[in-house]
Amino acid sequence: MIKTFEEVVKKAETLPSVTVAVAQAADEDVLEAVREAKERNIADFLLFGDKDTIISLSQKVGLEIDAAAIGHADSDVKAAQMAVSAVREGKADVVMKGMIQTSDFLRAVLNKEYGLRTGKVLSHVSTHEVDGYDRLIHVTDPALNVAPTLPEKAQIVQNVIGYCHSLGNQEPKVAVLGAVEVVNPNMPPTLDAAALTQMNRRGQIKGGIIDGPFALDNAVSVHAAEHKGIQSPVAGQADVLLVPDIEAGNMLYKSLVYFGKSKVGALVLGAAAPVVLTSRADSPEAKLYSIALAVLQAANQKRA
Ligand SMILES: CCCC(=O)SCCNC(=O)CCNC(=O)[C@H](O)C(C)(C)COP(=O)(O)OP(=O)(O)OC[C@H]1O[C@@H](n2cnc3c(N)ncnc32)[C@H](O)[C@@H]1OP(=O)(O)O
Repeated sequence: MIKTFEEVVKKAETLPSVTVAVAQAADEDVLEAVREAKERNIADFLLFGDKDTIISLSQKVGLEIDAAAIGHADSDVKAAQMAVSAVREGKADVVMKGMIQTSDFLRAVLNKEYGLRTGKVLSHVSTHEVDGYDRLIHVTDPALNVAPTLPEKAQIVQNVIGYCHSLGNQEPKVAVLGAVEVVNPNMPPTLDAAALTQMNRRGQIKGGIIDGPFALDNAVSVHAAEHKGIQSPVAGQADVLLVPDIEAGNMLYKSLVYFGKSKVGALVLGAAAPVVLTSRADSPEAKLYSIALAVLQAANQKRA
């Protein structure tokens, strides 16, 4: 099982290189990540956005890029359409969000004509390497589904379980988070947690162990779980944190990055091809890790 981002990148280096289509690449941090990914031989790129700006920023960050690999787009929305279409037409294997608003980018991914829908619920996952935690921890969904229903949560969990398998974790432990670790009818996320746990026990969600509700402390700290007398194979050693809604997830993602100083990478799951989706403010390193995660996902999707 892969436990660090360095292992993710090392694994990506051994897999067939993929072509990544970047939606709005005119950004120094994005282009730095592109340069690093090219140097480590994990991906080639098609860049969409303002051509002159992409060329001048590429020179600034020391990226050598063939002019033929740049597609001029005069707006963010157009850049997203061109990048997603490149994947749909088989010219690229992965699409990546560059310097563009998440919702504009996602609308292109979800577009009925040229997008990457599969009939499944698409969901976002952020993966964190946190000092002092003995494994990568995955938060879902911090960026796409605003207020998922129970059936949507079931699909979000199934997506993340497949993702964990691509990282060599064949039986991921999924903690369904709430504010407390008991079912409370006044707290709807705890009811969903109980239902998801039972759906897993009955084989309606497969490939991992789901339990909940958990408060965050007893999902990630054995000490906290023992202190509260919680007995569960997931308690204190969760691989996945399923959050109730986008607000909780987004705040957890950004708390881990800004307060916890975690390394991070992030993808959209469930689409016809891997989708890299980080925050615009995330570092070039985070964008590189996300590209490497997408390479592993692409290999996994080819095998399936
Ligand atoms: C963490 C890193 C970066 C960040 O911080 S991101 C910041 C927070 N994130 C965001 O702002 C994006 C949050 N999500 C959204 O704004 C919206 O859900 C999104 C993706 C833009 C779509 O919203 P709208 O454009 O209003 O469209 P809509 O809801 O009417 O849906 C249009 C069609 O797409 C479908 N759809 C929406 N979400 C889906 C999903 N998860 N999986 C599969 N299909 C989905 C939806 O069913 C609809 O289909 P149809 O047209 O009715 O056939």
